[in-house]
Amino acid sequence: MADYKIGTRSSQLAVAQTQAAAQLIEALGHRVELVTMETKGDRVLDRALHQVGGKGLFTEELERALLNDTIDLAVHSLKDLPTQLAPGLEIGAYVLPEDRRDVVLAGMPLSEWRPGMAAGTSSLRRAAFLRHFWPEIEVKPIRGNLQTRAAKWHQGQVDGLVLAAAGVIRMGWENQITQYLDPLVMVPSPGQGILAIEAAHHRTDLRELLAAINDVRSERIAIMERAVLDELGGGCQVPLGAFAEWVDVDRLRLTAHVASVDGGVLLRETVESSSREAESVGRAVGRKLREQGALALIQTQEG
Ligand SMILES: NCc1[nH]cc(CCC(=O)O)c1CC(=O)O
Repeated sequence: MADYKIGTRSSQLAVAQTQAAAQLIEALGHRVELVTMETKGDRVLDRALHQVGGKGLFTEELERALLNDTIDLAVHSLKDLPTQLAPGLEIGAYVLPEDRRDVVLAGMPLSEWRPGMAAGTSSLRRAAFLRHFWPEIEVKPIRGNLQTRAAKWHQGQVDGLVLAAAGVIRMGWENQITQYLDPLVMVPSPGQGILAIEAAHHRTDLRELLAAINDVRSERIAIMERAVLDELGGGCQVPLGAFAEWVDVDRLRLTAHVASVDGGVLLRETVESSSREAESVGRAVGRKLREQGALALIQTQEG
């Protein structure tokens, strides 16, 4: 009998991530069992992610299982979690930060692409930032798990892919990475590269375990980046990049970009602060982006 049941999406990436998180718990002397579940985000593959819509597209089934104690913990890519979790749930630990940048998988770096070459991405944020910074490159929306996207590239449907380094590395595909994009230009998604362990609020028996594996420095970063997102509506389908990095033992620098989907407009904010103020400073940046018109940009995209 396992001590803890850990829920995960069934994709290869999700399972790899969950196994890595499970090892942290096993290292403390506990036995764990993985429970795989398919989510709506995995099933609906014929529409772009922002069209499938709804918060928690990749998380709903797991959250229900947490609430009724079918599983004890669920592991998610933090960036797939909305800022407002379903009632009764919380992020108990932030773990295993991986490279937080976006990467290009292609024959050559973006600067060498010829006009009209096509980059495949499933992310509204990547599409908008690509259009802004590399307007001569064509952006093709593509869906599916990482294997499916890689297959579409290998079949020549696109000339390359733009993905999260973290996912590519966790799949063991590091040797396919052509280029790491500058996170101050192609600003990553809030929480990208960090894993979140979600638990039900009523499971006070798990608090000690979660505190023991929590990575406090990742937690600070996550709180700051997600505060920006929360001020802008909180969903995962906002063309927002928010990236916090340590610039001193207790200081964080936050960079945030919001773009229109056509790439025509790009709003930017950068700020440095004590890590203790991560949340309030993140919120202030979110409000500044709103004052610059971020919500109008975001709303145009839904039509
Ligand atoms: N939206 C899918 C998703 N969710 C998390 C990752 C990568 C891993 C991470 O960011 O932690 C990916 C793939 C991608 O964006 O390329």
